[in-house]
Amino acid sequence: MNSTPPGPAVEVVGLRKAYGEKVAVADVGFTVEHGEVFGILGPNGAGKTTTVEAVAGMRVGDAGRIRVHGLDPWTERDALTRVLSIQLQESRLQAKITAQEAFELWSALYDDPVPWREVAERLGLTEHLGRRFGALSGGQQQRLSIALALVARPRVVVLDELSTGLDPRARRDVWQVVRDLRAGGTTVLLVTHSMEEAQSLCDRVAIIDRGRIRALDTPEGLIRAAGEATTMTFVPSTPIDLDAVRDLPGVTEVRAEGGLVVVTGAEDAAVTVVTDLVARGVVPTRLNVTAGSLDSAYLDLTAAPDQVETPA
Ligand SMILES: Nc1ncnc2c1ncn2[C@@H]1O[C@H](COP(=O)(O)OP(=O)(O)OP(=O)(O)O)[C@@H](O)[C@H]1O
Repeated sequence: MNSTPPGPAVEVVGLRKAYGEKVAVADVGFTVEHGEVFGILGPNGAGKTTTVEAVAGMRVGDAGRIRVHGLDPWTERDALTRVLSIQLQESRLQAKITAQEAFELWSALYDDPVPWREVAERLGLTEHLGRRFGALSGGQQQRLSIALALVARPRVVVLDELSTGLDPRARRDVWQVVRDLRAGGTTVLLVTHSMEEAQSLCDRVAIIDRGRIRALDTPEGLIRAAGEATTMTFVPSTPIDLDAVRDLPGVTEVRAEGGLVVVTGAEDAAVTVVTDLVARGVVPTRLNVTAGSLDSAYLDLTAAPDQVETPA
């Protein structure tokens, strides 16, 4: 068991899903390789949860085709549960069930569960095992929902807003859990609003907006495509000709802010600028170089909220 089937871990082709007049997913397609951490980013209402819940067999699309380890989640739901787990959405557990009872119940559902106490420990839940779900804090409920998804020893795990509402330590712990999953060969589909999370955890990221994929690449690729990836600031030891800096290869913008010179450009422009300055006998003091982030790529590729797509 648990052998890796041929083909990708997850394949989504031409997914479409409308709720009445509202088109939640207009046309989404992507492929996730085995062992990949694949991020899905996008504004509120973009269709992210609809997409991953369709992958998990919880919603059936109006059109399109999905395969998870070769299984059709819309018609082979039972077989799918042996391969894929999805983090429970809030309030899917009864308020009166204790964390321990939930772990025991979940473990009983699977043939080869991970020893649940290990999972509870990794997610900082050991001391809360006797507490009822309804009495756990939002962050503890969130961690329990992630932990329960892992008990099944899934080959593919879907985490929807993994770290929303978690304190910084808990967030660090769940990030480590994702890295461990990846190291163990588990495929992760990660819906997130955090650029930092996407940049630090994901091999590739799809940016979804208004039901369509607007970009799909590695975080670095998206940043590069957004341009102006790197910003450098410095105070020149003697006055400099800003136009000469602007003409250097890779530089897209140069401006002076008080005594500070701000240069934006391609990743290697910083080295070019420093080399050029030094050749002219100018020392760039208080030098600061900041690599680009996913933020600019995301903002370029997504529209303001509330712009709705009418049904085709
Ligand atoms: N069961 C439903 N009935 C009607 N409309 C729905 C339903 N589920 C989602 N929608 C609508 O479909 C659109 C996409 O919703 P979805 O939850 O997939 O977005 P999302 O990208 O996950 O958003 P968020 O970041 O806010 O969680 C939204 O406009 C939402 O209001």
